[in-house]
Amino acid sequence: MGRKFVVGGNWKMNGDKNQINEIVNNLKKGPLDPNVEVVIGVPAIYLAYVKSIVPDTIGVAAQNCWKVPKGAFTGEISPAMIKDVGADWVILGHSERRTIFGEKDDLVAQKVAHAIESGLKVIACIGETLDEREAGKTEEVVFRQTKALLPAIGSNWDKVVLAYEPVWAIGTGKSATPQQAQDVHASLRNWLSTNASADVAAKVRIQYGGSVTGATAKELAACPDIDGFLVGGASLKPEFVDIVNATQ
Ligand SMILES: O=C[C@H](O)COP(=O)(O)O
Repeated sequence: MGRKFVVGGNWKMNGDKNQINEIVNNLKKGPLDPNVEVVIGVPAIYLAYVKSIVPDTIGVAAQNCWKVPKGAFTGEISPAMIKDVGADWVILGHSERRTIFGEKDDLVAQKVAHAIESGLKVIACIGETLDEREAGKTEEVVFRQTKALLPAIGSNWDKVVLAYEPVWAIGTGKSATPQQAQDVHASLRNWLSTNASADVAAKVRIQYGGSVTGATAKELAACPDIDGFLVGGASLKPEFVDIVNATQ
């Protein structure tokens, strides 16, 4: 069975109720390809609001969470809280969390483990910086970041989507070429067949993220190892519908 295409919209720290209403109305109007899974990553404060207005066919994700259920962690939210307001997903390990907030591989892994054990599905992000790519270290970095996740995911790969997001392509307007993205996705899948299992490698969905637009999505989506997108800026715009429908 083929891997179901999955497109995430990561709104990051954008949107107010007016803009959210516009985005959701646009998604409702679609039409969205029913064969594509759609998940929107919403600022925590709007999770409950978005859940109350979005059709159940669209998944709702938090953009981060903490690694335990509750306690003295001022400013944090837990997977239990995310579930309590009706959301089913969380984005973890985004490069902005890693670079701006200093999240290391082991913390990301702890968050992934706790999110899964709490019943959330996880979009786990990995990707190299420009310096790392230019130093020929893309695979080394992506494999290291993924390796840290292996014990956290265990046998729960069906709850996880990997998002390959080269940091140099995020918010820069400079997407990876389809070949660059395909090459990393293929070598990651190959690495997973050795380090997880052939079954995991065949089944896990790997999204590409980094300056995806309505104009670039079709060519990227045609690559055999690209199973969806994690979209930042364009997920706030009407063209997100075109990105969802990129395989049509
Ligand atoms: O999570 C999404 C990525 O950071 C991509 O953002 P972008 O589409 O604005 O480049």
